Amino acid sequence: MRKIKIIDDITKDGSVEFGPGYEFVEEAQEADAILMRSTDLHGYDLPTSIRAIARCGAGVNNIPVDDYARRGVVVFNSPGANANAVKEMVLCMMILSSRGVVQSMEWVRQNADDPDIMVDAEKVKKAFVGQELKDKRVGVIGLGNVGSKVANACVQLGMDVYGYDPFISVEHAWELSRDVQRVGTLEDLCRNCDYLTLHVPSKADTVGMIGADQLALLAPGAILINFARETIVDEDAVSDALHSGQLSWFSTDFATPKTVLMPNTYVTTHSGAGTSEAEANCADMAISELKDYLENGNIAHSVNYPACSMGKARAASRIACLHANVPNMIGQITAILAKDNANVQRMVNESAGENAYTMFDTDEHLEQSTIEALKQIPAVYRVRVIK
Ligand SMILES: NC(=O)c1ccc[n+]([C@@H]2O[C@H](COP(=O)([O-])OP(=O)(O)OC[C@H]3O[C@@H](n4cnc5c(N)ncnc54)[C@H](O)[C@@H]3O)[C@@H](O)[C@H]2O)c1
Ligand SMILES: O=C(O)[C@H](O)COP(=O)(O)O
Repeated sequence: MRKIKIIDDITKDGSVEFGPGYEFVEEAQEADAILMRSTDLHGYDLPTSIRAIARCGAGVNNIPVDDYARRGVVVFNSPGANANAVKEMVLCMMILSSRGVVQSMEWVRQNADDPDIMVDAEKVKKAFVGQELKDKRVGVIGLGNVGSKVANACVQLGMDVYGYDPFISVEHAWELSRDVQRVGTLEDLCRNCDYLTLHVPSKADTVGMIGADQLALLAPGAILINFARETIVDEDAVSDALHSGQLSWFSTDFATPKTVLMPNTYVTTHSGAGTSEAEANCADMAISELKDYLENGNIAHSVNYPACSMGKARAASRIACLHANVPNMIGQITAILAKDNANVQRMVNESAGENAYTMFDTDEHLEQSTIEALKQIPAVYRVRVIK
């Protein structure tokens, strides 16, 4: 029986199904893998029993992925599984930030006991007049799963759409409407935008990427939408821009001690992915990634190890080595297998950045001494006997 520790509420009704051969455990020390969402694992005492972590969602800045890679722990996420939910929420916040919808509804509630409310509503409505999205210039930073959908939707709304993503994938470039105009620098993207929406992961080159200099380039009274991460914006600069009127509105999904005090700001409860569909999509993807890794050693959608698949484990034995991406690893591994006279049916080796993965099927089970010898190779982080 494989054991799973669940951290966070994966779905609203709590339903999470792994199927036969799996059980949920309370203590992480007893678990083979973790299924989680947004809990911060920096500083978490990760038990050595854990071989894999699947994050239901996109952002992995809450997980020390490089450190875990060096401990032989594969971290997965579920790219794209919640992107439609975020796109819809961003469009909603663009409209709410442009029109006095919330203020108008608040006025109605506050005046519920007014016997002439129909007449008075007509008199007051000019206070809630806003602007349309059509023909406005919007800048989209990050054209991945969420950003590409947001950009395409903005095109459909008749906006003048500009996109900035120096690392755009071929897949997302193909998905992008031809009407999205690609821009080569962050500064050119920001220049004269009426709306700026952020869809990049939180990492060294994106933390604080929207500060005073970028905000000053926007059209006066611009609207800023941040459903990426709180770290992407310099909160003091955003607050200053709201006070000066350079920004007319700020919508953010992150309730920080500073955003909750900002004027003309809508703050939501990190709810961009908060739909039953997105929760189910993320859980399904994360669970199938974990099962394929635990049962077959295959890796799909990992953020710290390369993709690698040899299909179902059908040979007598399947072994996986997680190791550093350094020269002569295959030579060292095959030399140890040769000593055991092991016949390798199939072998794959993949690398991504600093980490690599070697998996092989053999006709017979390996001697325990062979497994121990593999573990002793310098730069091997973990050896798994999958079968
Ligand atoms: N509010 C929410 O509930 C919610 C939900 C999903 C995602 N998110 C956040 O949004 C981020 C994006 O999600 P996604 O699913 O689109 O991820 P993604 O990985 O599909 O897309 C991210 C894009 O950002 C681009 N990028 C990376 N560095 C960049 C840089 N310096 N400048 C410009 N572009 C850069 C990448 O090339 C990629 O195309 C996530 O990392 C997460 O932090 C938030
Ligand atoms: O990165 C993500 O996918 C989002 O921020 C969603 O986070 P959540 O799973 O905690 O809602």
